[in-house]
Amino acid sequence: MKGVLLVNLGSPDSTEVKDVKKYLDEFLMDERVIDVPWLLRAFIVRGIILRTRPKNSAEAYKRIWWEEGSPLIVLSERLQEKVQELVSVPVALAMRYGNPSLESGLKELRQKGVTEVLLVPLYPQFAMATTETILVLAEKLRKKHFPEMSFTTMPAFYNHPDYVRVLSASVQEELQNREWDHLLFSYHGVPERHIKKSDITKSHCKIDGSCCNNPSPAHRFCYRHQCYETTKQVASYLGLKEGTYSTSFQSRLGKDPWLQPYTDQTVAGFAEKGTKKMAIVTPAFVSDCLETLEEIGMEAKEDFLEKGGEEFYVIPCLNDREDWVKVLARWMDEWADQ
Ligand SMILES: C=CC1=C(C)c2cc3[nH]c(cc4nc(cc5[nH]c(cc1n2)c(C)c5CCC(=O)O)C(CCC(=O)O)=C4C)c(C)c3C=C
Ligand SMILES: [Fe+2]
Repeated sequence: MKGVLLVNLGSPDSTEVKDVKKYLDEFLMDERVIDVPWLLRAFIVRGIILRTRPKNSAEAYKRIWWEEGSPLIVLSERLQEKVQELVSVPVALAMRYGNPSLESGLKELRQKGVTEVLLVPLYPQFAMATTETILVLAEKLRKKHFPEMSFTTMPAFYNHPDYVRVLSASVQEELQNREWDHLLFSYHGVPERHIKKSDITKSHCKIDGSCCNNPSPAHRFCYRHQCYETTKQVASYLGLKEGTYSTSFQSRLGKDPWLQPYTDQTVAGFAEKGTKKMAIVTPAFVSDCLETLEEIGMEAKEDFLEKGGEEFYVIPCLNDREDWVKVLARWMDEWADQ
C-alpha cells in the first residue's frame, strides 16, 4: 500500500530555554547543517553557540508563538489535514528536528499498512541542509526499523508551473490593492561552501552567479540557482518590470560567507536610498515560521520603517491556502495512481 510523508524542518517543543536548547542541539549538530568534523562541530555548537543563543532564540520564539504551539508545526498540521481530505492514500507529517519525528511519521504509516512511501520534503529548493538531510535520515531509519518500506522522493519544485502559479497568486492577492515600489524575494541563506559541496560537476558553481544561467547538471542540486529561478519564474508570471524586484538571502549564522546579498543589508539599503513602500515574499519557506514572522515580519520591518520606509508588506507563505493544498494533493494522487 502507498502513503505519503510530508516533512518540514521542525521547531522546539515549547519556548522554554531548555527546549530551545535541545532543538538547536539536534539541528546544529547535523553534519549537513554545520558541515565540519564532529569534534569541531561539538566545540562550535556546544562550546559556543548553545551557551548564549537558546536564551535569545527563546525570546524570539515567544514573540511569534501561538496558543496552539509553533506556527511552523501548526501550519504544517493544517496542511497535512487538508491534503489528507483530498488524497485517497494515508498522509502523515514529520519534522526533521524535534516532534513529530521522522520515526514517528514512518511508524504511523506502517500502522496503516503502508510499504511504499512518497517522501515530500516541504522545501521548494534543494539544499544539503534541508532536503538532503531528510533523505539521509529517512534511509538510515528505513534500514534500521522499516526494512519492508521503499521510498520515492518528490523532487524540488522550485520551477514547477503549479508551484509558480500558486506562489504568484499569493503575491498578486497581497499586492493587488496596494502601491509598492519594490518586491524583495528573500530566501533562507546557506554558507557558500554548501553550494560548492553540492556541485555534482565539482567545477560549475562560481557562487557569484556567473554560472546560474548556464545550463548544467549541477543545477539539480544548486540551492542558489533554484532560488534565482523561482524569482525569475514568478517575476515572469506576474509580468514584473526589471528593477522592481530583486533576490536576497536571510538568517545567516557565524562569520563564514553565506549567499549574498544579505536580506538585512538589502532592506536597509532600499530604505536609505528612498524606497518608501516595500513588499517581501519568502519562497524558501512553505510555512510561516520564526524566520518569516520574526526576522522579516518584525525585525526587518522595524529596521525599514526606522530608516525612512513607510510601508512594509510581508506576503504570507503558502501555508494551507486552498490552491496550494489542491496542487500538493494532485501531485500525490498522480504518484499514487502510477
Ligand atoms: C530553506 C530552508 C532552510 C535552510 C536552507 C536552512 C539552513 C540553515 N539554518 C541554520 C540555522 C538556523 N535556522 C533556524 C531556523 C529555521 N531555519 C529554517 C529553514 C532553513 N534553514 C526554518 C524554517 C527555521 C524556523 C524554524 C521554526 O521553528 O520556526 C534556526 C533557529 C532559530 C534561531 O536560533 O535563529 C537556526 C539556528 C543553519 C546554520 C543553516 C545552514 C545551512
Ligand atoms: Fe535555518
